[in-house]
Amino acid sequence: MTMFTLADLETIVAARARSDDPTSYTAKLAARGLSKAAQKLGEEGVETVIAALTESDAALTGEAADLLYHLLVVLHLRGLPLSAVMDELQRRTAQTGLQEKASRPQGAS
Ligand SMILES: N=c1c2ncn([C@@H]3O[C@H](COP(=O)(O)OP(=O)(O)OP(=O)(O)O)[C@@H](O)[C@H]3O)c2ncn1[C@@H]1O[C@H](COP(=O)(O)O)[C@@H](O)[C@H]1O
Repeated sequence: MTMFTLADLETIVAARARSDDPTSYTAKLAARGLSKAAQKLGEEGVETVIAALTESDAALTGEAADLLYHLLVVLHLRGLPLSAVMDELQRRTAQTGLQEKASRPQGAS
């Protein structure tokens, strides 16, 4: 079985976002715009935190999947490819997380 990747889901999200399919949640969300998609991303983030702290592994798996899907929708609506995020993550592997944090401009989160 081939491994399903976030890049595969990114391709699906892009195709569904530009479809006019009335059965597509992605198309519906994309039509509501970046603000709504970003709001949904925030909600899924909160739901993932709650699941991590209080819910089952199955519930956390579901919330984490919702979170990653909504992140891909937001990246798509911003026109930012997942590969840019992966490149940034790969760049960071050259140093530890604390070294990376120290190298950030003052005030950056
Ligand atoms: N991975 C997902 C995925 N994860 C979560 N969701 C949807 O995200 C929504 C989140 O649920 P909520 O209750 O928070 O939101 P809601 O009440 O439905 O929506 P709002 O009114 O709040 O905006 C649900 O409708 C989920 O179905 C997803 N919808 C689609 N995908 C993928 O995208 C593909 C294309 O989907 P469609 O665009 O629907 O064809 C699917 O085959 C999947 O691979």
